[in-house]
Amino acid sequence: MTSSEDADPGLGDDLALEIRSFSLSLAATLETAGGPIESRDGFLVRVYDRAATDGGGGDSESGVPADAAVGYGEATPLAGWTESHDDCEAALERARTAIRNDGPAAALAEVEEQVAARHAVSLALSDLQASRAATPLYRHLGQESMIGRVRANATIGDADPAETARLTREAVERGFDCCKLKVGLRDIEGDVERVRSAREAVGDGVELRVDANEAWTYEEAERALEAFDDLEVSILEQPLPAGALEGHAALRDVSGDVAVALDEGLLEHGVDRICETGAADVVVLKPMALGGVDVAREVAAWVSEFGLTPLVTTTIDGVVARTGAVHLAAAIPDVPACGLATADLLSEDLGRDPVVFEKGAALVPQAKGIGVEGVWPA
Ligand SMILES: O=C(O)CCC(=O)c1ccccc1C(=O)O
Ligand SMILES: [Mg+2]
Repeated sequence: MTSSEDADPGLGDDLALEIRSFSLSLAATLETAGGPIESRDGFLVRVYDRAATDGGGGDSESGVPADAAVGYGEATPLAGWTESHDDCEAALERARTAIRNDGPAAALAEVEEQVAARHAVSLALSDLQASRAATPLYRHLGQESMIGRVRANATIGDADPAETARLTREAVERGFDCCKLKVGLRDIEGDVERVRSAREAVGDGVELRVDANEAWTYEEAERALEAFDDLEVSILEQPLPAGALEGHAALRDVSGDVAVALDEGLLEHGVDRICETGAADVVVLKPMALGGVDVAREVAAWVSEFGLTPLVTTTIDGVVARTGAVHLAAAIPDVPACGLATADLLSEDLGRDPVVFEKGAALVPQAKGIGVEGVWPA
């Protein structure tokens, strides 16, 4: 959705891009109706000006001097949401060659069709530009005000009603006032029971959302909505398969006060079709699945113009992509609570997390660029 000419020529034409693979395991398997998520395997990239390296033009082995500006990016493909791990790696290799020979616009052109790879390259270039301008990434993405915090939801996988209630209560004790429960792995009555347990555990001051990841038929979704409306669920995300635009549009007429959100549906149909058919109140933006925080920022502006509400979530990513998503959310005016509190779902990370959560909100890093450090061990 973004043309390659968007790469600022001011980046210079003597850039190098390096790639490192990583594997991060989850602390516990996240059970979703789209399948379990057990580990996140991907690629960290960094870009820097070769002229600033020892010997000028020295390649990947030479290292980068401490005072040279560096941009970091992350490609963490996820089956069903992005290109495969192998296709991502091949695309990043092409970008590495292209950036050296033909510059940043050529590198972006090489990853145009591979969303996770494009996410990494565009994030690294944006981080480099923002760092050189000594501005935090969210301002580089167009936010003119200082934004200190963005609200986040806690993410809770499928579990029995008692465990769901316990996890929800625990999230609220940690400060969250919005929890998103994964549903769609058991029958409707079972999920309603889980949401009721969560509601009873935390009272009515806490926002509860549910995400069915395409699990239901229209009739099941209608039945669920009636109960969820009574339980004051705020958002039902992707109840029907991604293809079912008319179905989602029809559900909006029977959803009471529950907003209908599309996630997988956005990737399948794009903004225009969703708006034309009135298929959603809310659109979920995953920068990793959309091809980058720059693309996601444009999609956010576009859906807002149609009166829909954009919100941001990670795909359970490492610290580089996750913090990129925090900056994206900070760049979107009046964004509701976002799916950014996913660090604790991982048992390990790429480096120190610069994002602190306070009272259910992510404190937005105010350092230059993304604000991540120490992710590239020597
Ligand atoms: O939104 C959140 O709370 C976290 C992100 C999340 O749920 C998710 C994570 C990986 C893959 C898909 C999804 C999803 O929103 O469907
Ligand atoms: Mg979702």
